[in-house]
Amino acid sequence: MARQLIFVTGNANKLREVRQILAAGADAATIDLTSQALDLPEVQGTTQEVARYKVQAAAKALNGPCITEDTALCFDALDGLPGPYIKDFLARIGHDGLNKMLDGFSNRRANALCTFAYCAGPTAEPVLFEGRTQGRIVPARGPSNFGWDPIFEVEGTGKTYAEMEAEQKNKLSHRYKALEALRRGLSQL
Ligand SMILES: O=c1nc[nH]c2c1ncn2[C@H]1C[C@H](O)[C@@H](COP(=O)(O)OP(=O)(O)OP(=O)(O)O)O1
Ligand SMILES: [Mg+2]
Repeated sequence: MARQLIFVTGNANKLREVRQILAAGADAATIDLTSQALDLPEVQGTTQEVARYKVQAAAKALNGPCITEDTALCFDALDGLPGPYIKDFLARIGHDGLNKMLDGFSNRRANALCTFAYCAGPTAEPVLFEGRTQGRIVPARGPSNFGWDPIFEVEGTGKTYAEMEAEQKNKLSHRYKALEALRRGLSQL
């Protein structure tokens, strides 16, 4: 019995190639492919777009007010990338890979960007609060406790986030600055 599968895509080229590949392979008789063109949400864009979408989805799910937080790591030499995609980059290529990405450039500057988003409810407009800390990407130094902390050296400190006591990081970090903005902002809403 052929296995019936629905391929959900809005891309006719993809669908054609998938059909071609299946037809050429040993699976030709075992997979019965149908297609459905649905436009699925695939959030890709600026940090603001990512944050807005995420908090709105959360507010809909909770049916009430909530906040979310998104952290991006933006390389100057790459015009802000990996930015909001840092999580995947880190998971796949790690500290070394992130360093290697910049080896072809003379500029290793980067900034950590934290975006808190507040949404009052399922139909409310999100409000965003950002905090940014400047630094540069260096070979890992310090304990690997949190994400890319070991490879982000904070401007003016000579230390990576990982080399700092929590107290020091939490006084100058992107997250600290964004939270301050959130605190100030919420008190005026
Ligand atoms: O201060 C930080 N120092 C080092 N690494 C950090 C920091 N803050 C976030 N990170 C990492 C976690 C994740 O690999 C990516 C952000 O992705 P991001 O989507 O914001 O976080 P997440 O998915 O882990 O949590 P959430 O459920 O709130 O989306 O950068
Ligand atoms: Mg996330």
